[in-house]
Amino acid sequence: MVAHDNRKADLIEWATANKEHLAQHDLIATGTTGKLLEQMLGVPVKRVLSGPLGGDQQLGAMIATGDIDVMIFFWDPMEAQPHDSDVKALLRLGVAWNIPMAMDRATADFLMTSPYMKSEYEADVPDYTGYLSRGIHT
Ligand SMILES: O=C(CO)COP(=O)(O)O
Repeated sequence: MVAHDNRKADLIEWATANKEHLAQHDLIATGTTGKLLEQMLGVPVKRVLSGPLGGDQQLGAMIATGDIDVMIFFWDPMEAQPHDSDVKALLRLGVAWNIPMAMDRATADFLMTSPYMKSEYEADVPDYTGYLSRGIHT
């Protein structure tokens, strides 16, 4: 879970409304977002570095190694970030590795009500690694 500063309030509000469901998952977040989520939800959140300090890159690496299944990333559509290149890289890896990503509340609500979010669903998911597996990159 990640949110830029202008969208942290939105993410916290959404996460609070979905607290019980979220608590069933292992949560991981960039530094500041994770600290806020932990305080507001009272559930453990594993934290990587703050986004501008490398946190987005850490999450991207975890997507590539299969350690993140779903991403909720409320990024700011109104303000450029000093680490825009990291943001883009993170979103790119999410698509490359075919993980569901919600970037607004409407999509986050869709995701939370999807069978994809149920633990038993995983057994039926084919080993899909996106177009990476069909190209020359191994
Ligand atoms: O900048 C971020 C994502 O690009 C988020 O970082 P913080 O959660 O530390 O604010």
